[in-house]
Amino acid sequence: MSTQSKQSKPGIEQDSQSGQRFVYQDDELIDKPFDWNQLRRLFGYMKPYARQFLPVIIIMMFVGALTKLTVPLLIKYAIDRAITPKDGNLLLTIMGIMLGVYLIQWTANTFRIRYTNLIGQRVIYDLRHDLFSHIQKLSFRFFDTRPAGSVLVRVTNYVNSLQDLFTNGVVNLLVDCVQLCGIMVILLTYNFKLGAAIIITVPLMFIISTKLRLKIRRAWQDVTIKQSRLNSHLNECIQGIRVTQAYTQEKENIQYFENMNMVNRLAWNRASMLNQSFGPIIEITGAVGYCILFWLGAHMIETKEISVGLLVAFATYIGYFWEPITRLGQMYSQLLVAMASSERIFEYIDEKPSVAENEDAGELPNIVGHVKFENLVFEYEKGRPALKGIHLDVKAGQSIALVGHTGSGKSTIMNLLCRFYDPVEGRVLIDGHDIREVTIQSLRSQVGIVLQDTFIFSGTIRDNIRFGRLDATDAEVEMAARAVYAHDFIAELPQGYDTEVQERGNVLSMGQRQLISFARALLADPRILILDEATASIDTETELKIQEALKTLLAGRTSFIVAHRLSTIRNADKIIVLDHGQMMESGSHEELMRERKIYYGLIHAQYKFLQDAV
Ligand SMILES: Nc1ncnc2c1ncn2[C@@H]1O[C@H](COP(=O)(O)OP(=O)(O)OP(=O)(O)O)[C@@H](O)[C@H]1O
Repeated sequence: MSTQSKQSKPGIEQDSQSGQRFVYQDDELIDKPFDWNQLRRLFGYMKPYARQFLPVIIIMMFVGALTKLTVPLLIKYAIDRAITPKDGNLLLTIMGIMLGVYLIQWTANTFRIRYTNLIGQRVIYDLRHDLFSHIQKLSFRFFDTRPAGSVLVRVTNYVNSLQDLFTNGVVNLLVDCVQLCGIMVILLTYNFKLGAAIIITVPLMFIISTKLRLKIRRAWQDVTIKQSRLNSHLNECIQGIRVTQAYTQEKENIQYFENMNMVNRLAWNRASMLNQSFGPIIEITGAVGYCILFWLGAHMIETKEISVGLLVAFATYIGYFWEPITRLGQMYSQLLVAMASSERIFEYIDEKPSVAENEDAGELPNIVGHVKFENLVFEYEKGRPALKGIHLDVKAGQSIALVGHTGSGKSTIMNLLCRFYDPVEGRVLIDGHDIREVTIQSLRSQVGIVLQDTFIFSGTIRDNIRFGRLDATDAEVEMAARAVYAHDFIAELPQGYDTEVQERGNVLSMGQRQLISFARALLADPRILILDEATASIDTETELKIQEALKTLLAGRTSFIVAHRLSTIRNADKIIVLDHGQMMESGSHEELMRERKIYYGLIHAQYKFLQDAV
């Protein structure tokens, strides 16, 4: 299978033909001993509901198990006391009792299943809630290193795979244990010799099942890894469908997906075949038990040690006896799947945000917007510095333009100002407060950002603008939209501000999306505003309008504009030129043009490009 072919690094899967396309970081294969602590932690999720539901479940479980155990005894009495001596009345009475016993059993089971489902659903709900809310708090660094699909799969599939364990597994385990113990006690009490002879086959089953356990466990882990990879690929393909179609790569994508799908199917087949082999193997061991029973039992009937009724009852018990053992075997693999899934879920829940809030972090008071970068050094990956000692003092209300070649570190400085990452060395001060010493919420609520990749959420246009400040009135939303010249195009939409836009705003043009994110940022009314390449996809006419709007709106705010286009940066109070993470020049447009260095070169190149284009 081509997709299985190369493993360049442990845990990394590459496409075999292209070598480079679609490289996925796999979840490591978990091969640790059974982790009781983790199991305890998982079951800790049942704790809040234990008091409310467990007593009923346990009572119902005992009632169900005990009524089931009485049936073979009733059969024994029916054979020995009613059928053999031909006592019709007694037989009818026993039948009546049996019917009653079945009714009680059915009622107990119904309630038990209902309450177990209630607990199970709540546990799954809580677990998913914990996982999702924790992921929301994780830092950019976490998402830098993981494909979105593999994060998705943990919140959906891995949590779902615990459903069986909590809705059936746990209680079935208890029911089976009670039933198993009950049968053993009855067998040994009614006839120790015959009972012991049957029970002796149990170790045989355990030896066989232990051998299978390891294989089953590994096979299920393999399935979860393959599924995660499939999800990552699927997510990427859907997100990138436009590029795929533009470059007519659909065939290659389908082929690659087919391979992955096949690998996934094979992994499932293998795991489920191993799983299914568990039952028949136990049944064969069960057959050994029947052989012992009938061989020894027939002999004991002859010597009058036991009655025919007891032999039939024992045979029925053997049926009951192997059933829970089979289920326990299945339960074990269910538990292993759950362990593999929960290990991955807890791995995320335990992940500490790399940008953590100090325990004694205070609120950042209302700021005026004085920003100071002190010797900022930063690297995304060890040994590859993205910023090398940035010093910058920005007075409140100043507008700063950051320019430089692509990859020179402009966005990185802004990432540090918003505290999406922490610097390796140096610090960022706002009004004299080190931003690592204030709460993240109080910092980010005063720093507005319009990212290069403007994100539009599913919902109405109004909701999307209101994302900047949830308590803004409709009038305020409209005012912000008017200020950035977004109102006109919104008003032309069929439902105006109430027009529904789907995820990522697919029905809007790039420029329209940017205008909406402008309005969003303005509504938030931050003292510091960051515009990251925000004007790149707006036509010249709109851009001129926006320049005008921004002039009034930025008045009194500290602003950082990351842009390549001359018109955007010309009006800035100060222009900072970056190169390979270093600050090379700083000054006004005129000053830097006089210096005739990097900035001069950049502007010159842009003019030349524009002239050539005309
Ligand atoms: N998430 C990331 N993980 C690893 N490296 C990164 C990451 N983001 C940026 N880099 C690297 O850091 C350096 C600076 O990137 P940055 O995004 O700050 O550049 P930029 O000047 O904003 O570029 P552009 O003008 O193209 O947006 C680049 O070498 C880039 O490859």
